[in-house]
Amino acid sequence: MEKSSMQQRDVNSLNDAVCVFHQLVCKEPVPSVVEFAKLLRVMINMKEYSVVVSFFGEMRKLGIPFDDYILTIVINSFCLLGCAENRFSVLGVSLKSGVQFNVVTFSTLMRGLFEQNKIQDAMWLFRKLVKEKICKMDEVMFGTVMNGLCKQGHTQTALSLLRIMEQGDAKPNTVVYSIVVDAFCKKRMVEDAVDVLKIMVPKGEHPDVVTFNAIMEGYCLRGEIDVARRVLDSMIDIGVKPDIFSYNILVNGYCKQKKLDEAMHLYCEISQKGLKPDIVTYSTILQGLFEVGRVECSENFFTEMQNAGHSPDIYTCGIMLHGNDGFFKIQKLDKACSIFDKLYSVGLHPDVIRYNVTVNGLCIEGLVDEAKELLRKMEDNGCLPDNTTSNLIVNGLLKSNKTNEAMTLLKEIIQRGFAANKVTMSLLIELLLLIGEDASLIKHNSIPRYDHSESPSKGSHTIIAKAETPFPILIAIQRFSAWVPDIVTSVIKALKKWEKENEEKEEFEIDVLKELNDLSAEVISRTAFGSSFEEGKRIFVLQEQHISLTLQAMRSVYLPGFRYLPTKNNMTRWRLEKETRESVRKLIESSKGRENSKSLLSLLISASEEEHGFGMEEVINECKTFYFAGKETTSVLLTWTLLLLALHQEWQDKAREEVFRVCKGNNLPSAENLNDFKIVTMILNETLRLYPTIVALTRGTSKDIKLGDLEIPANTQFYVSVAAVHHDTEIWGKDALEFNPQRFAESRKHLASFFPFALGPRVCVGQNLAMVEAKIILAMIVKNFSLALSPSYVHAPTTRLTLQPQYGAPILFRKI
Ligand code: HEM
Repeated sequence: MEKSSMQQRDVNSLNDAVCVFHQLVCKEPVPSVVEFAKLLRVMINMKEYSVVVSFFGEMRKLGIPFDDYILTIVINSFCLLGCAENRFSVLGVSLKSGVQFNVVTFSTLMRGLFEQNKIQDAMWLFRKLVKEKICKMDEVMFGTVMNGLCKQGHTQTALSLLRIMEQGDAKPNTVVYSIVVDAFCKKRMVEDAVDVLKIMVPKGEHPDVVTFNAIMEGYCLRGEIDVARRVLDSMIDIGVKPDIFSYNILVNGYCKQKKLDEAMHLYCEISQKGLKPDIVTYSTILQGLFEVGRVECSENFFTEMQNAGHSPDIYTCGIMLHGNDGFFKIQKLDKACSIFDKLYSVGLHPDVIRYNVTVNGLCIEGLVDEAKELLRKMEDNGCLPDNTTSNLIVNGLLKSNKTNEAMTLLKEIIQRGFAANKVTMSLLIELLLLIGEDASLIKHNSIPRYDHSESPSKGSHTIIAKAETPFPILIAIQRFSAWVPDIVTSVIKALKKWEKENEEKEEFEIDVLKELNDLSAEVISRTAFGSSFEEGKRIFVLQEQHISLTLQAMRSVYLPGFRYLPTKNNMTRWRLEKETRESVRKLIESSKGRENSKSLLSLLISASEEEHGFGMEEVINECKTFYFAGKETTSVLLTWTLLLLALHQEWQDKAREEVFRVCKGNNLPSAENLNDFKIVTMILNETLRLYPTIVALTRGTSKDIKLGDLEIPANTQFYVSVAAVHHDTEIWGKDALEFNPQRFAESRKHLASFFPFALGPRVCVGQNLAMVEAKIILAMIVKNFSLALSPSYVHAPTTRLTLQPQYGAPILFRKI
């Protein structure tokens, strides 16, 4: 067909439309407005709203006349494109061109403004129209305004407008009354809605099915499902025929109350009343059946739905896959996958959430390759994987020991700007440590976001492991090399203090438990909080007192609810808690603006500033966790190490020889040479094996699990004895109780034979920092002093949250 002679009726594509438009504008004389309006109408039907706007712009430039009908079409296009301001500019055009807007045009404009939440603009325009009598108000205009107001929660204003309407020419009809009834019902104010009914009926406006549906919904929202049912019956009695929405409201009400039999009964009633259940009816019941655990019923019902000619949509498939107890959650993988395939077969493209549920299911089943295949499929289908998808697959690969593949994928996702979540990080760090790589290679800037989708895993933990560590911290703490100079400075300061306090004597005795506790406090304070120990001192004192009271409480007989009673101890604990919070708060306040970016505190503060939901309370909690988790643990590790080296001179000599060699004489330890401290690391590990700082971990099962032949029910509490495993002769040989760092010269055969920092998702986030700190302190001590056990030492290991020498650790220091 010749393009030049195209007619309106030939417009099937955008190209055709452009051709026709050019023919129209070039014609002499210019065709009538009706011709242009027809073309614009076609464009609206083709959903080409921006083309309408651009044609209109062209018409104005060329001075082609237009009318109120064309303006309404243009405004409608702006509405559908969601540009409220532009609609106002059309209003300007109308005023300038002298083309009068009619009430339909203004109603369209008003609807658009409400849709865009521009209530003030809408109300300004409405008042202007009324005051200046720009156009005659009708029920549609009032209805539009009242609907807009009600949707934004301004029900009372809508009610006042209803009263005004009653006094004016445009009397409210059932549609208008129903808008207000519906608004009240949505707010569960059914009585107010019924009051509106009382006004409308005497005025001859009878409630229709929409009005009754609103009332039923109101009762359902209030949980008064039986009253809602009576409303349905009475509407039938007075001759108002319920529609499918009426039934769906009730079906939903019954399902919410887990009354599935009643819901099913109603479902049968739908057909008896000559109506057909729709996809909403089916999906509501499907969801309900899953929620009450009637999985088989839901499968049959799903089939029934398809037999009734309803192809499953994204929503119903979503319910079947991961609704409250969808197939994936109950591990019916084959069924879940077939539903997923169904989505493809009916040409529906699952969204990223559905993909993630499927990927998760596949990974749980160990089908990582299939999960990767799905990842490819999802990208082919134009659905971009998100953070969760990537993390799920990396985790799946790591758990299937496909480390290299996991690393490659991780690098790829980091390049794409995704964040690794905590579980991925823990697994990765564990693996990196296992293969001897530096975990700090995962740079801070590559994994910067705090993933709020993470929820703390269930189960019990020791007192330190209560909260999920935020991402910035998790990552920052792996960048320990930046803190090495701070740690070295703290150690130099401590060594000088020890010498000074002992009047520069050649040999002196110190209780290393106390001194190392102070040093470790200084280190954690400097590195993590950028402030000196002195500033944080008050917090440590309070923490010590708190711990001691907590220990007392733990050792006494447990009475349920006792911890809430205002006993003397509880009141002191509450006061200490309050004072601790206050001190941390002050420290945070005084640190603001003068922190350097590498400190944990500044990271926490910026996390709280950047991230919604991570507020000052979380900052305080994290600070407390780190003070608590990082101080005593490291100091007791060093205390036992010094005690063991004081007893085992040969290892002390070996360590010293290594330190001098690595530090090339008198140099200080640095980030670059820390990895060369092999013997020092072996000594620290052997100490952690013999005297694990945390002797036991507590864990709980969140669901029934099978461990070998053992079936363990959900909510079983476990007490995992780290010390028992570390001292097991079957694992460590006959000399398991001997101090022999040599055993750590080779890599361990079994990961779970040595876990002083725990394993898995709740692994200690500070383990690298702890080891770096311990290496530096130990290296600098043995480099400057030779150690011998004091005759006053009494060997009595005891557990005070951490494993400690009960009567302290007096050691004789001799200057080298
Ligand atoms: C020798 C030193 C350390 C040892 C032996 C140690 C040991 C542990 C253990 C066994 C856990 C797991 C507890 C459980 O889940 O029940 C843990 C958790 C934790 N540790 Fe350490 N830790 C040490 C040093 C540190 C340091 C220096 C920091 C911080 C600067 C730290 C911060 C944490 C945190 C925040 C947790 C909780 C992790 C979570 O559950 O998400 N730890 N530590």
